[in-house]
Amino acid sequence: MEKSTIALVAHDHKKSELLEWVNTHIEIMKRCNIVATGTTGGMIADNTGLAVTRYQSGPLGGDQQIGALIAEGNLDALFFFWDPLNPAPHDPDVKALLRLCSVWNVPVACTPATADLMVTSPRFLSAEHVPHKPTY
Ligand SMILES: O=C(CO)COP(=O)(O)O
Repeated sequence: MEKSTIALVAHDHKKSELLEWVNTHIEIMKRCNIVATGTTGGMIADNTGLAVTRYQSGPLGGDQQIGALIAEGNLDALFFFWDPLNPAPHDPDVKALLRLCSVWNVPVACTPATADLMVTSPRFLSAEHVPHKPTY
């Protein structure tokens, strides 16, 4: 059984919230391949010991690299704690990443509440890679 690949991304004011969420679900996280944008990935690896594949930092193209995984059918879920109160210089990239989740029907959680629901769903707990197809 191929492990599912999940992406973890958080804007600066949301990083501690994501770290707390990851620690709450650490056993589930251990069963996934984890990818992340640069700074988020470093923070998670350093504070949890989880293995994380790190892409560029978001403003340098990391969101787009994760988008490319989606377009290749290689991402099973996105946990993206974006910041609704502070504008990001790379807002077009943020929107593009969220847009691709809709195009490809990839589950995406932007808050701990939704992320909790997602990781406790039976489909997620099977931790299996399910190839996605575009919805159009
Ligand atoms: O900006 C981000 C997502 O849009 C996240 O990037 P970092 O993980 O490098 O902070």
